[in-house]
Amino acid sequence: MHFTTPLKSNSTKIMLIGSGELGKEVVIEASRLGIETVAVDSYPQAPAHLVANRSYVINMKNKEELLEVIRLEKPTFILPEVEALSIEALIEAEKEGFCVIPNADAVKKTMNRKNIREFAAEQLGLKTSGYVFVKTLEALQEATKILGIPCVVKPVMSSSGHGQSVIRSEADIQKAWEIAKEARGDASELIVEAFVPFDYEITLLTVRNGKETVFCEPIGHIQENGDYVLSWQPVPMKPEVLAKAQMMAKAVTDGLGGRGLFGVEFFVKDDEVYFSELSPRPHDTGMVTMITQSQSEFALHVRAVLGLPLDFTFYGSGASGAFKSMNEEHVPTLTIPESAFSKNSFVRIFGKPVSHVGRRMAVALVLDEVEAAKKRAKEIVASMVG
Ligand SMILES: Nc1ncnc2c1ncn2[C@@H]1O[C@H](COP(=O)(O)OP(=O)(O)OP(=O)(O)O)[C@@H](O)[C@H]1O
Ligand SMILES: NCC(=O)N[C@@H]1O[C@H](COP(=O)([O-])[O-])[C@@H](O)[C@H]1O
Ligand SMILES: [Mg+2]
Repeated sequence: MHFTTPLKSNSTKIMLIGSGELGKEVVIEASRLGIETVAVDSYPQAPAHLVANRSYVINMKNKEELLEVIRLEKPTFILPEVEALSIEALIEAEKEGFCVIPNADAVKKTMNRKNIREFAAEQLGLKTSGYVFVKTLEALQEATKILGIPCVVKPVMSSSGHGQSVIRSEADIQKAWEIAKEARGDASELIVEAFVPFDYEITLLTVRNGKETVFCEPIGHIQENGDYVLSWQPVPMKPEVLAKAQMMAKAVTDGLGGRGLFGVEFFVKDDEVYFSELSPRPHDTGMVTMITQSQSEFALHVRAVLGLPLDFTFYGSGASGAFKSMNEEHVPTLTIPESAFSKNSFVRIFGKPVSHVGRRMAVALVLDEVEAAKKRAKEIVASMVG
């Protein structure tokens, strides 16, 4: 395999569509292999902009704007990093011969909950929660009767819990409708899911390099308001339950095709495994791999894109805690006790240019026995101010 140097006529070039904290780590890992990096987002000084060779600020949902930067830069690989982008631009780029990771159709399927749910449940026959799609308040009311209460309402296009809520009594139906409508993304249609009273939920990082499929140790996580706050690895699972999850992850990623790392989300109740959703790219809960694995999920994503071997060492159990801002600041400052930087812990600061209440600004990482690591990650996050 030949490796090139950035900024040369023959450079291998990766373009990130979306440049948040996850893209920043992908850019760093790509740079380590001599790849030229271009970071695109809708606002300036996004985390990946800070480390890429070049950066662009465009409306990523605008087909022409997105196609223009693609045609201008002619990247070897296009890596979508967010869901809020023009899928038409990616489809067109693929037609023009560009390589979209994992492929434009997989991005299209996964960016819309309706597409991926129908694909997984109806085409592949994977077990999922019950679900109904609705477009009106009346249909939502009807859906609660079909699925029962509690149930979960989400815009078909949204992430990180935006627009998502749980209907716990009939009185919540109207509120859930309004929360979903106010969310970003395409809230014209909602998915209503039967509430799965799971024992635990996992992200199974699944990596395809065109030759083999490799799984990372399962990642456990806790979500608050649909957004992750704590993740840890590994989750002790019965071998047959883990095997079932791996089989389902293989089926859905084989179905989507292409190369790259996928974050496949499951709920586990007793010995039953429910497919929930997946990201065709590194997953926020997978940030824990920055401390637990010799090759993080970001490094594995880049290796998979290039078709390189996917071998790595699992150093041992660990945890990650998301730090969310407490303020609205144009000059964000984080106060972190020095004790957070120890022989088995550290904090990665994303460098977002503006803080908002609840915006994820940093992640605390701890390598230790799972329970100790979770406790310490929570302590570090609780000790941070900003
Ligand atoms: N049907 C369900 N039953 C029980 N809990 C659910 C259900 N759907 C979602 N949840 C809870 O809400 C969380 C977020 O849901 P989901 O993963 O669908 O949303 P998301 O906005 O795409 O999140 P992200 O982008 O962070 O992955 C889940 O991880 C789970 O904790
Ligand atoms: N669950 C998806 C996820 O974690 N995505 C990550 O968050 C960024 C957006 O952050 P912002 O909303 O703070 O700009 C995205 O760019 C991506 O890195
Ligand atoms: Mg999710």
